[in-house]
Amino acid sequence: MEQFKLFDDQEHLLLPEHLMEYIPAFFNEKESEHYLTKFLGTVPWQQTKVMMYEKEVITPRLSAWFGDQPIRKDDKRRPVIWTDELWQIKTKVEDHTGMIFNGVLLNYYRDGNDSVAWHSDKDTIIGLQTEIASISFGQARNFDFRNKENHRQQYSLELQNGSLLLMKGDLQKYWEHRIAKSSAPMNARINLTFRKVLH
Ligand SMILES: O=C(O)CCC(=O)C(=O)O
Ligand SMILES: [Fe+2]
Repeated sequence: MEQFKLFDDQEHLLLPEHLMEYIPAFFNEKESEHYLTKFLGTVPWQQTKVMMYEKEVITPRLSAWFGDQPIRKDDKRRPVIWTDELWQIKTKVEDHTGMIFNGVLLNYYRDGNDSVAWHSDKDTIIGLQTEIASISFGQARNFDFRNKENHRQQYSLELQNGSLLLMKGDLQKYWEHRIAKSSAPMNARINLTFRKVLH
């Protein structure tokens, strides 16, 4: 298993390019502010329930799914069709990456109490690698990732306003990620993960 080295001797950010690519100002401040305000005000945010150790728990964040089909085969909710803003962002991400996406999961972290626990994103097509493009607007939050077999091998990357993080190759197979709660005061942050769903 290779070791991630996040910074070189001059403190330049280094990521293994076949697994992760990070672009800090994919959107400029004006664009980012525009999208943050728009999504805060118009997205049909929901707090969902998940089963954890046979108990139903409420996710500590709000979310919404937009796309051509439901997020999961057994999800009865109708997918919400693309808005102009989400389509613009999807097009820009696709042009930059050469990837094609058919859905986007939006997460809204209202403050430092909102979080997402350790997990990896599931393959949508068995045997194929999961490629995900993640866009962040608003409050910068730490994105932690750890090796599934050795939890002490852990790294953290601050996802800045307007940034793009591409997660590629075997990243989801060998690594988990999370957004931890923070005791420092935190403003609103919205994250968009563009995905390809095939049922
Ligand atoms: O908010 C983030 O940056 C990550 C969200 C995430 O991991 C997910 O939706 O699967
Ligand atoms: Fe994730």
